[in-house]
Amino acid sequence: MEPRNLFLTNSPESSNDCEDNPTRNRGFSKRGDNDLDPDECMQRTGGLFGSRRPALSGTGNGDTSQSRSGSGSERDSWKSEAEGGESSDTQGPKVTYIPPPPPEDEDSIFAHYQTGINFDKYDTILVEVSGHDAPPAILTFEEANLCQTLNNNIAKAGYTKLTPVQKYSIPIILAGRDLMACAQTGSGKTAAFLLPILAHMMRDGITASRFKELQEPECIIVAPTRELVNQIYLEARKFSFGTCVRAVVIYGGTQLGHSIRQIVQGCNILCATPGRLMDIIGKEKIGLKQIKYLVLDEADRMLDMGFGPEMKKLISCPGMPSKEQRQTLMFSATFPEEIQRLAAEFLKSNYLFVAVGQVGGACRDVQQTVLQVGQFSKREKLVEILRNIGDERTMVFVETKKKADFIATFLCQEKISTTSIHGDREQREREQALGDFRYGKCPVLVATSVAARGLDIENVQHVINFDLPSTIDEYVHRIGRTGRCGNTGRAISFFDLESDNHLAQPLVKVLTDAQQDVPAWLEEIAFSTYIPGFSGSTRGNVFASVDTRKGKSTLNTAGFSSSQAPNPVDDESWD
Ligand SMILES: Nc1ncnc2c1ncn2[C@@H]1O[C@H](COP(=O)(O)OP(=O)(O)OP(=O)(O)O)[C@@H](O)[C@H]1O
Repeated sequence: MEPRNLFLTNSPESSNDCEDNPTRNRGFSKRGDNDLDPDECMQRTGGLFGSRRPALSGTGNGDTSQSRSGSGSERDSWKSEAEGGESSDTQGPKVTYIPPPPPEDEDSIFAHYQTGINFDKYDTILVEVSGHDAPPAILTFEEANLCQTLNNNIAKAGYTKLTPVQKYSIPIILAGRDLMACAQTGSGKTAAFLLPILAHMMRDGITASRFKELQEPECIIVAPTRELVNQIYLEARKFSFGTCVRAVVIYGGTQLGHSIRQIVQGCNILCATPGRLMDIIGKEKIGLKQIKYLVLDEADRMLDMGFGPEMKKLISCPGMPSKEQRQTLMFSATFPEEIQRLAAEFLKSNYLFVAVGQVGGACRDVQQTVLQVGQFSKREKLVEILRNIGDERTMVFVETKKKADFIATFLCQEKISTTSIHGDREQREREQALGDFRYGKCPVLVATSVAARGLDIENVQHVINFDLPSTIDEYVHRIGRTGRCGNTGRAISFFDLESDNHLAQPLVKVLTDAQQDVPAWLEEIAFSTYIPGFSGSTRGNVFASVDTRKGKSTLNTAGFSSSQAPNPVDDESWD
């Protein structure tokens, strides 16, 4: 029986963790003279990026990008979409987009937003660590004994206190242990893995491997979307500032040669989406023998039917150290039980499991509202809500790429400055859209689930689920785009009785456990759609048990639970 240790993280004695349009997407069909393409809408607001926070690595120059390859149908298989235009042998026009480098001035590198009023409440969250011989949590950065440069960078980043996931993960990773960590959205999981990895590199005297023909990074970090791997790269660049460690980011939708040129200049930490990573490995542009750290961010997504096969290919690549010879780290805000089981193939058997709060629980700083809205009333309701919100930054999630463009058009016609991001848009357009949203040129971003995970954008005050997602885990990630790092936020979801009843039960549980009001009508649906055996401890439930090394659950023939297999309509060119 694994030891289970329950801790409060503030007590000193608590020791012991983005269609349907296969050709270049111009947004959507023109209708009447008021139709505005989100880009036009955005161009009306002029400009690219503001200055305060680092731009995405791409903001739209040098692009003669062609249409995306891939079938372009809404039900694209994530496989062909994900790899569209990735390797030289892929059908479809060559991708030539070269993202411009992010600003290199120190202010941009260290730009950050303030922690919120609830930051200190993190300390009241129960943390559970399971596994043998877990090292004790640390309460301060000083206790981590990091080198001076790292401590300087942490201070410049505005970090003064550790978040719970950092308190437990940093010492575990410093101790060389494999880790599966689950903590709510916006609670600092990125730094929780970057800082100890960098500390090890500094301790081991890593030299920048410049201009070697075959680069051999010490660390590979994978995540499900291009914008997210870029964000992780910017964090790695921030914390490694002033050191000889060189971080590099590569992802789909950009010129392959550009990725290669970035790598050959030296690469200690490689942040990558799976498709582009496997391309680069296949072209022998990197060697894997020196890999000491393999990090899966949004790990449950990386291991589901979408990316799971590619992750298995990665760890089977020639030269990749076995799980016994490398350190494997997995982070996410959700971790369904069967995914935990799939993860076991990547981790040493004595990995530690850290659960901050309830596995798969929503961030309590997000005020959640669920409204009963039929599909033909959604647009009117959306405009009503956005008019009330005014210019506060709002992410509107829809279920399909086609709908993302349609709703963005509609909102532009309503004179609501809107842009959109989804898998059928060119990477340049995606980065431009995200930039304009991030810097306030367009206060409304309509997105598919490609923007649901990980994105850390300042001042997103509202998330609107125009369409609810197909799984409760994606709901938790989507609403987690607001209410980050102790800041508060609001999420409003349109519940359609025709299509969302399957979510009623898990939704009631998420609301209840996050201490939110539960509408009586939703409770009635939840109980009328009772799933035999749903008790909060079987699959299809909301919260996995903390550590599934103890229980069993049924998997479908592909090794995934039916409720965990992603809805193909959701999946699009993520990488
Ligand atoms: N100790 C800290 N002090 C202050 N700010 C922090 C600290 N740790 C992280 N942050 C900031 O909090 C924000 C959220 O961090 P991060 O994106 O790593 O969260 P996350 O847990 O990975 O979220 P998600 O689950 O959505 O991916 C970032 O802006 C980050 O710079």
